[in-house]
Amino acid sequence: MFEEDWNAEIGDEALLPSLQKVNLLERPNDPSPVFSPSVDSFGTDDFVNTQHQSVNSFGRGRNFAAKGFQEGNGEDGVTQNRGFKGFGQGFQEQNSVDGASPQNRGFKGFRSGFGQGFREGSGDGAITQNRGFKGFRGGFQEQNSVDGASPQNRGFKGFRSGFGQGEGNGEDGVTQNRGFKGFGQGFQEQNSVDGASPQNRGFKGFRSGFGQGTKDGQRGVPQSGTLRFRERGVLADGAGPKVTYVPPPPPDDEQAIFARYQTGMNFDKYDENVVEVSGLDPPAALMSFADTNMCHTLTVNVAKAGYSKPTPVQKYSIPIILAGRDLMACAQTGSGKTAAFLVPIVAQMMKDGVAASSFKEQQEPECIITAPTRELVNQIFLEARKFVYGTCIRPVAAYGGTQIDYSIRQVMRGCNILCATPGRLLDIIGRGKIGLHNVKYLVLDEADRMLDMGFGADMKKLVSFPDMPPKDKRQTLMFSATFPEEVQRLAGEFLKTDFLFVVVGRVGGACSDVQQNIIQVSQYFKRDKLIEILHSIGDERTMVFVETKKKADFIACFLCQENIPATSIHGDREQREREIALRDFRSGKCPVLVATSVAARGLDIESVQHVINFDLPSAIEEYVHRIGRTGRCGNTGKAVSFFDNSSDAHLAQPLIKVLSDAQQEVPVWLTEVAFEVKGGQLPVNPQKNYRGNMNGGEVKRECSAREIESWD
Ligand SMILES: Nc1ncnc2c1ncn2[C@@H]1O[C@H](COP(=O)(O)OP(=O)(O)OP(=O)(O)O)[C@@H](O)[C@H]1O
Repeated sequence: MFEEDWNAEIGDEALLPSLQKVNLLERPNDPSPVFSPSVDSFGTDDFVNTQHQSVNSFGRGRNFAAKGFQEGNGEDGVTQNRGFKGFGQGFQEQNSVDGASPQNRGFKGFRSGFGQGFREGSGDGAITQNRGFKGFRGGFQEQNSVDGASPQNRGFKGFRSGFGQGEGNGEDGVTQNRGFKGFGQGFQEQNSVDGASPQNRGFKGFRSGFGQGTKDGQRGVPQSGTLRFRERGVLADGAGPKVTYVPPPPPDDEQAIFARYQTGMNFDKYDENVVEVSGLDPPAALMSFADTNMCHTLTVNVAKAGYSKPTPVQKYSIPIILAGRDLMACAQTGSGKTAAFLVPIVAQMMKDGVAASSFKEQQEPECIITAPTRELVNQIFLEARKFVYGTCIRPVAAYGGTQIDYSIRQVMRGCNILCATPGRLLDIIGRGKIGLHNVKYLVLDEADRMLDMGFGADMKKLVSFPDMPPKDKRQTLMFSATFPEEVQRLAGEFLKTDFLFVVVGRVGGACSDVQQNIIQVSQYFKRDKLIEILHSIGDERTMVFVETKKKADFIACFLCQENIPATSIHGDREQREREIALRDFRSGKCPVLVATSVAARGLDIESVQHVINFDLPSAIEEYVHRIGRTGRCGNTGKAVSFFDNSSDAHLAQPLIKVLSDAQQEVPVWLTEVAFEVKGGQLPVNPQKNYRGNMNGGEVKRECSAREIESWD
């Protein structure tokens, strides 16, 4: 199931108590704060004020027609809702069908809006709907338009959810929303289908953007949302739009390459962690980077990166990797695991006299590093650039959401270290652009995630390629802050039998530099609480985690309406938009980033002082990673989590363990909830994806397809 169920995940009722807050009418001349611009041009002015004229009713709940205000003109006796003109506020649901074809044939369309919407259209042909669409809309909207007379659109499920306004002109008899010109403030999701164009048959795609923009002629414009399926073989026929995004090249002056942030006052405290190494004959830990005997260039690069002394995970992992051993390493978030594998790999490659790779159709990298998210892959690549600076080693990043040809071009120019998301990696290998027989190092960052249901199959596929050296001929290295036992067992399949297991602190322990606070907030009051907290925080950088992609956009919009500049990142945003969102968050332009779990792991962003779990995640491991976006590299941070008894009771016990392991205060009510769950008095939410023993403290996640599809 790739599609989110709005009702199930947010619940319309849950949002209603403070709906009035989102009423733009109350602030007619006050445009909301600007979201990160995601479309090419801007245009807020005209409609921001005009839209208010149109809103004259308030509808709560679904079936807007009943509760809001709706007007429709059917001109040929067979059409319903064509020429729809409506003013709405609240949830809206709409089916539009061309009366020439049986009503609702295979079509379920709805439009749900939060906020205000004004939409006007005139349909005058036999096959077109929403032609001449001119609308101003605000809120969350989902819309399906189907041309009943044109069979190629059957099965189309498209939606557009926008916070903002759109204006469009449809000019011919076969196009829906063509020529759409929208000025949006907020985000928009949209599918435009050209009924005459067969390539959109069965297409399910969407585009979500935050920002303001103008779009003209959506026809033929690539949209996001499907490439990952193609990459992962779901849409094997290549259906879906082509991704054309080419990320801007990162700055390559020395200062930019070595840009870093300061270690915090607790950096030296890392040394107080107990380190356990399991396995036979582990080499001795090193005390300083100088102990590694690495080449001069690398020594200089490590110093330029600002690394004056190794962290515990580096002290233990570096000699193990240099000794050629396989490794599984578990250390708390933000404690330098990336350099723990990059430094020894680069050191060893230099020692082995790795040859500069030149332009070739097929590259044969010595090292493959794979990680679950695009942003993390890019981050690892940027970190690798530091350590290889001034050497002939060439790292390359390849990840989904960008043009495949671009990735291939990067690879063909030379590739010693390939950092890639699993889907893109398999794609490039499948196209014969990467040969594996030279692979000496295979690194799985966020290894527990890479081996679980989400990516496990891809990893198995990777190591099964005939030219991939078998495990005794390569070094396999796995790193994460969490390693559930089950995944540890799986990892064994990829590692040599004499692998070493380094644990800094406790397996799956939260970073002790993060002050954790769990508060009881029911679904109905979460938004008020969020506003209260964000107002008290001021403009300190804050990540707000929510459960679903739609909710991420919704909450970001809501915050902007409340004059708190926010942006969002999740798997349904185009890669370009994801990168802009991160850039705006990093720069402080949008001090609040609302995210799904796609941003939970690995991201190393300076000065994130707060993490708010608006929704708690399904699994405790994800909680540990999420709160680890703050309190990094010896800096301190704060995490607040909203605990809703009705949905989070199953987490009470593992949360208590994480809190007490990190010497954090455990609220009395949380122990009571855990007790009630154990005694069977409090039911656990069956909608959450769990397996394992709820009472025994070990809760393991079964990764839903919905989560998987959004990452790579
Ligand atoms: N020895 C060091 N000295 C100073 N800074 C370091 C050192 N090692 C790593 N860092 C910095 O610490 C920050 C966190 O490192 P990194 O992202 O590798 O953490 P991590 O353990 O992989 O975290 P996560 O579990 O969240 O992925 C980075 O900004 C990195 O540059």
